[in-house]
Amino acid sequence: MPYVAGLHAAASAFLSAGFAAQFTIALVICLVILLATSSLQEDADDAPTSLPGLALLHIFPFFRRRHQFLNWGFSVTGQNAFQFQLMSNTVIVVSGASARRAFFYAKGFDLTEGFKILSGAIPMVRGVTSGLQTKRISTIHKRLTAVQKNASLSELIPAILEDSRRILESYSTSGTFDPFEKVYELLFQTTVRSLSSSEIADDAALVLRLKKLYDRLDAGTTPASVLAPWLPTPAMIKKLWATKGIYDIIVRAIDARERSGVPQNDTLQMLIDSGDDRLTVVGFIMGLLIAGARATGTTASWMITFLGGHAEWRYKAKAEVAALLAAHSPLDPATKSTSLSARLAEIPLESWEAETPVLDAIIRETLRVAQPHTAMRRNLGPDTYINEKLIPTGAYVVYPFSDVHLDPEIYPDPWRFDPGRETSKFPVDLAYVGWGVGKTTCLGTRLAKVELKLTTALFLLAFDHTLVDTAGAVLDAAALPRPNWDDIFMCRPAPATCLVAYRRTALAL
Ligand code: HEM
Repeated sequence: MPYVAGLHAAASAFLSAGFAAQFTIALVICLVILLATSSLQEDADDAPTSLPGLALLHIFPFFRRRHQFLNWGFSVTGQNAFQFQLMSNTVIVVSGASARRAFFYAKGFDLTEGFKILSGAIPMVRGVTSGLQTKRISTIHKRLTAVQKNASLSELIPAILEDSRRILESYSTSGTFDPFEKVYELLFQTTVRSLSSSEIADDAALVLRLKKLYDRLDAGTTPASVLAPWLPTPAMIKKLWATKGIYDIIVRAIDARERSGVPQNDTLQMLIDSGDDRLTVVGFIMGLLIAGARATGTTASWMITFLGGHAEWRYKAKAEVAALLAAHSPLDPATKSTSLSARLAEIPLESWEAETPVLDAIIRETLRVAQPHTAMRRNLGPDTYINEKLIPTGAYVVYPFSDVHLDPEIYPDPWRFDPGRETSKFPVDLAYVGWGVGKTTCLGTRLAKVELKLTTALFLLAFDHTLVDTAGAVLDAAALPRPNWDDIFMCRPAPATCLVAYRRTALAL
């Protein structure tokens, strides 16, 4: 009889709970029944094969072990398209060259809608970063283009280098650090500088607080908080508080600027001067800051990691930057005192963009091996077919970048970091998608590349570095940790599996 007693206890606990708790429990039970039974439905002939097992069991791995889960889906179905349920949403996963082209060029596939339900990776404030009208999104994109015009981007170069100098100056003359903490922090600062206001960027404590709030937001991104944001789970409440904290910081910066009436030479000023409404300005900073900082921070962390373990490429990159310096800012033999950051700032934007093939190859290869992106779309219609399988209107479609970037047929020994790989002879359509494709190509590419090149260049010339394990043993290329594609934010290996061991060079920062 213990079951009956247990049921009794549960029933009386349910009845004595308040309405909100009863409602939530009832809703959860309904969802469980719905999800448990949805996997029992038969697939139509032209529908992608459904994953076996209870739909409920697919939710957690999709959010927490995505790379393994998607690989398992392809292997267990033996198909190049399969589907599963996330709550009441049908998600179809596709693979292969023709699917890739169809996915990126389908007219009805919408990135914003797909991202909203499947990702949860940016703070959601209705009307500010979510539920935006097309007009507001296109205004935000237009302003992002303005930030990257030649004149604006050129003006950002000394500011980014000065931020980097200040942060790197705070390091000891030698020591170790976790690149996924310290390099990420550096890129967070340069992204705040590039996309928000000088008042925020100049206040190191405020930048740190902002970063912590975004970290808290990531921690609050759980399957429940993404799929059922109306459920008052602890994660959801955490996420809500973090979002409010970020929102307040940005609104305070706008208020202060408007009240002071003193214009500054920064992105916030450009947004205000463009006459955009407040929600657009907040949406621009709030959404792009994290999208930009996360992607550049992850990439820079991995670049420094890979270069630490690959001496050949580290020397090539150092030599490339040294040659640029020699050409654009030779040391005055009389004084020899100009700082590295000041000299790097004299290299014009065009040279950073057109005369750094080694850095370009390193960025490209880093994105191939260590960018765990899964592209997400919603089909807004009409119904369409990929790999001869129906993608109905309303369905969500995802394309994992690992499908192409880790394909051994295209990139032999795919986990090997090799910026010197032959890239011109691939017989495969869209063999590289690191910056996106077609109408959804990354709109922050120019800024991202400049940030990556400046921070890496300064670090490489100001420090000699290698990688070590926690016992201090040097890790060579073969011993480097493998990017963890299940970590959808940072591709970060297990904590402290490798550290950067560094020593300051004789050159002044
Ligand atoms: C290393 C850094 C970066 C990488 C690797 C990267 C990569 C990408 C990729 C692959 C996409 C397409 C996503 C898809 O098809 O699902 C994308 C889109 C986008 N990126 Fe980036 N990105 C980076 C930095 C940035 C920065 C710094 C910004 C803004 C300041 C930015 C803004 C955007 C925007 C707005 C889109 C959406 C474009 C659209 O809606 O059509 N990105 N990015």
